[in-house]
Amino acid sequence: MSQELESAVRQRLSQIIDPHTGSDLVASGAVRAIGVDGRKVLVDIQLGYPALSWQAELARQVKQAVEGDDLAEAAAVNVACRVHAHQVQKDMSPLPGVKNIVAIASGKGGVGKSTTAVNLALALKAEGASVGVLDADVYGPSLPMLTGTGGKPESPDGQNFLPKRNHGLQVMSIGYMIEEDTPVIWRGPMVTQALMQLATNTLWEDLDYLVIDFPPGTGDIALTLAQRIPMSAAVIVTTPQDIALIDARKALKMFQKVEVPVLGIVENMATHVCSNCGHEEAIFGAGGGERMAGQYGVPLLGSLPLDIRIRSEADAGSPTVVAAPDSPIAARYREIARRVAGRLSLQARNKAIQFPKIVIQNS
Ligand SMILES: Nc1ncnc2c1ncn2[C@@H]1O[C@H](COP(=O)(O)OP(=O)(O)OP(=O)(O)O)[C@@H](O)[C@H]1O
Repeated sequence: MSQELESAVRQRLSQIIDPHTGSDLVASGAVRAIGVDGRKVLVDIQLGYPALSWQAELARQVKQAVEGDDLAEAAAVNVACRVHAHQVQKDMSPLPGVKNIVAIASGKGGVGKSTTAVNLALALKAEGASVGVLDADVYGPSLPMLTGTGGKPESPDGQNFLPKRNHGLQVMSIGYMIEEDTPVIWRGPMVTQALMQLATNTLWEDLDYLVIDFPPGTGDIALTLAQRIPMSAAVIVTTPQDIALIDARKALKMFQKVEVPVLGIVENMATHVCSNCGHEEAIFGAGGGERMAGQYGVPLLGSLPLDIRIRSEADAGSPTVVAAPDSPIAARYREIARRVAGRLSLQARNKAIQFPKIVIQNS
């Protein structure tokens, strides 16, 4: 009898789709245990990603599923979150102190990649993760301004650097090392060497995620970094404009070529909401991100409007997720962050499917 009840409960849990992983709770491995004692049921759920602002809602859904049609009594529903390391690029050793590295990239400059990267990092933090950000945009390092950090980083041993800290993030940027008004005129190999040093010689402390604000484009620097940093996954930021989408496709293909899984696309500046009359308009065209996502079989992780507050709060060193945590825009960033982390949590499971071993047989 108790086995029947257990499988009935399991069946119901397999009908709950987690919007962040895109998978049901049973298939994703989130259901760790179902305990049955008479009519009382205990359900233990473990998510592989941070979801502080969603845990209670999930527990409610699970309780409802267990108790529906008087099936059983949900005596306890535990929902816990634990981030695991999902290193997927082969033959590379992980960065010390870092579980997962996520590149935020765009094909084209100026689409809002840095703004998205820092807001997503803050959103992951708000959802309960330990997060760092690395500014690899060497020709236009904007993380010092966006995170309200500055000054030369300290070096305890003359070789490694301590990351700067603000808003609960650990931050490192090439911008700390160069004068603000000095243009960077290094050649490609020097840039990649400097960026590799910055990534490996920073004393990151127990990070669940290191978010990298990638250099724009698919040139030498971006490609070399994608091949040499032990990346877990990438997220592509684009505007819905045709010209940005063409370049975003190139970025997506570059990551696929070097076997870095692309978790999805974030559409930035999708619509503009007039601050006077509230009229919403798709000034860069409608539905471009969704079409591109469909074409390449990756999810659209979410879209953000063109909103003056996103710019002004970022410029003031206090991006929207911390400046206005209860705003609808901050909620969107948090939802996208949970989707990024949720999809990443399934990567290890899907790895075998994504990169099958090819055996060539001599006939
Ligand atoms: N959704 C948005 N609404 C309003 N302003 C935005 C939005 N996203 C970004 N911006 C603003 O657009 C400008 C460019 O953004 P950002 O620096 O993040 O782009 P980027 O793609 O990283 O550029 P680059 O590659 O040149 O570094 C900034 O002034 C930023 O504040």
